[in-house]
Amino acid sequence: VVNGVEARPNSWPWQISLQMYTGSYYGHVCGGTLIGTNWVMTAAHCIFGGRYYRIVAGEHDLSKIDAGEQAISVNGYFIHPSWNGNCVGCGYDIALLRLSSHVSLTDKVQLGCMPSPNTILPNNYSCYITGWGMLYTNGPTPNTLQQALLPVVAQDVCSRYDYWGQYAKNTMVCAGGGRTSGCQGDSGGPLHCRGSDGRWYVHGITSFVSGSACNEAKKPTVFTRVSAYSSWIQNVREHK
Ligand SMILES: CC(C)C[C@H](NC(=O)C(F)(F)F)C(=O)N[N@@+](C)(CC(=O)Nc1ccc(C(C)C)cc1)Cc1ccccc1
Repeated sequence: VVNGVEARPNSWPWQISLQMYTGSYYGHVCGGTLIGTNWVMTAAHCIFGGRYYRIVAGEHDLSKIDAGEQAISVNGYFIHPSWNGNCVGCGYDIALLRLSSHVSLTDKVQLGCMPSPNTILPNNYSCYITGWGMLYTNGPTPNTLQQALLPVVAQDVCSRYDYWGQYAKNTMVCAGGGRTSGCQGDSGGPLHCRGSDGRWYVHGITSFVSGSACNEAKKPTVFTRVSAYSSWIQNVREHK
């Protein structure tokens, strides 16, 4: 996250760290959202076949074992069937991970709320991005979870030629485009937006940023729009 601040520990208790086994240890590769006690939602581009993954819930500082952390292995993943790794601009950057056991819900580990199907947020709606990604383009990664306010950029603006043009599909949410943004390592993490009921809803899955600079002007961070995939998510979870 570029130009963010350290989050109050466990203030986004549905944020998880997706970690991949390197052969000798598990290293953070992406963010994710806990949507069921044994289900995590992340980006398809975070998943490489033939690797061992685990998630850590209740995580804050990656460099130490925080009290309340729960590390659970992934025993299955479901990548959207239309995902094409060579075309992140086509969308479908969503995957569901099934966990080998259920997390225990605590004050540090909670489920994220899912938006109603096809909910579209208005321009400038305030949302927050969180993650352990780079602090600036090609920069260092933090040990502690970062957060930044990212106002929504409506699709008609985001798809303008000087913004993302035709890469900004309506199955995506654009947010930011100023000094704050996501950056490498934030992939798969949540975009949190407050509902009128005061609850936080996960409207986005961090998908891509500009290849020239994470916080390039007029290149908002682009998220998979969760509300566009409600039925797919439901079908996978019910395993129809
Ligand atoms: C793997 C790609 C497809 C998605 C990857 N996503 C992220 O890093 C995320 F933002 F989610 F945290 C990304 O943006 N990767 N970059 C490598 C940028 C990138 O590839 N972005 C991108 C943007 C648009 C498109 C399509 C829509 C033309 C493809 C790739 C990060 C970067 C940014 C600035 C400097 C160096 C590295």
